[in-house]
Amino acid sequence: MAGKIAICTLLYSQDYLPGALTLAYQLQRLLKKAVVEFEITVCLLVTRGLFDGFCTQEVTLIRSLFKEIIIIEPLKDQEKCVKNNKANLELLKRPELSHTLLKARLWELVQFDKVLFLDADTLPLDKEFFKILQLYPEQTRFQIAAAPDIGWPDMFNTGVLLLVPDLEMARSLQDFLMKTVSIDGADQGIFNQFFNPICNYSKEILHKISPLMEWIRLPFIYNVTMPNYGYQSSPAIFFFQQHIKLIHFIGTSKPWSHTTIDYENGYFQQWRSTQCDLYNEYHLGDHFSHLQLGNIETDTNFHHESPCLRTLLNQSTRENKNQVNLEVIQTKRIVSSKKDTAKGNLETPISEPQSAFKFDWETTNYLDRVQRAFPRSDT
Ligand SMILES: O=c1ccn([C@@H]2O[C@H](COP(=O)(O)OP(=O)(O)O[C@H]3O[C@H](CO)[C@@H](O)[C@H](O)[C@H]3O)[C@@H](O)[C@H]2O)c(=O)[nH]1
Ligand SMILES: [Mn+2]
Repeated sequence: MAGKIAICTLLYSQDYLPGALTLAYQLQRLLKKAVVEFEITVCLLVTRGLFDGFCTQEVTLIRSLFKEIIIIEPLKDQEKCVKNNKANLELLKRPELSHTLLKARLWELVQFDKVLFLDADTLPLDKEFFKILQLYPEQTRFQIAAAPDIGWPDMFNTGVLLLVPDLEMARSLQDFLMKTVSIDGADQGIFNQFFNPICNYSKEILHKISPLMEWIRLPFIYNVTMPNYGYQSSPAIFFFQQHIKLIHFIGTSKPWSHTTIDYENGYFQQWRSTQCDLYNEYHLGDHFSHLQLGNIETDTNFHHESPCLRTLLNQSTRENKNQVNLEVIQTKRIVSSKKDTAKGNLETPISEPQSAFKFDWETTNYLDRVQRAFPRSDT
């Protein structure tokens, strides 16, 4: 059983900082409530250039939310690799994701027994989330634990990953990604090509490293991606709602971005309210409410620039402790939840289970069943 665990996120551009900070804040908050048998370190993997550009206040805030800041250097021949992947990344229409390949550095964190990686756009919902750490006590360095991707469920999503750090694996993976074009031009494609036999029909590559290479499955409730097209409104969301442990805001519309149009999505609101708590607790000023949270209801006046943390921190003084105006948000929520009911919208998280079914998650051996459905294919 792993003792020292790192919970890490990645940051290589300023615009994802609100995501990383809110995630760290939520993790700290939940860790205080959870009884965890492991020694957990919440870490930020950040590129040197970005970190050097942060002002003192930003660094102070980051330091108070993350226990460890790990500065990462580019991978060997990274730019060449990004160039090779360019065409596939264009298919995804997300050029900004080219540097997600840096997640390959996670296997270098050998000071930890296990690493739980979370994208900066994820939000664990409650302390039950940490049960993820108990799912695979015998996980080997050849295995990666991840949930199926909603866009192609035979592949895994790389926003939530459990892995065992190992320098040899880090080197093999980094060599592999220099030599291979990624399916999506980014980390998700290449990690699947490396670990997931379905992406390597010849098995040649996998077997060269080890026949034990394997994707092991995390239940979807540990990485419920949003938006998820038709799935979101299906009866499954009713059935599983009370078990969802983490929401992952995939795509270009992040809860902190000013292009977000999904104001009525309860999970987006939950993210915003978590960010709001962070700003209140750290006295980051009431400017935030105007910049980020105003006009949740109507999108017409919402085209402010996303708030610059630097400005907010500069404006924030100890005297200026006005609480962010939560009332506005709450009123809006009531209005929108009334609307949701009228529309039969199932997306707003609710405290009471709505499902007519009773699903005994704890005593149902879900993982066993999944593993039986997807047996290891090392023949
Ligand atoms: O400009 C950027 C972009 C990304 N990131 C970091 O990289 C992660 C991945 O980017 P994200 O926007 O979250 O990607 P997704 O929309 O979630 O897209 C999918 O595809 C990506 C590329 O394969 C994978 O990294 C994701 O896990 C997968 O969910 C972010 O969360 C951040 O931690 C940055 O720091 N700056
Ligand atoms: Mn993501």
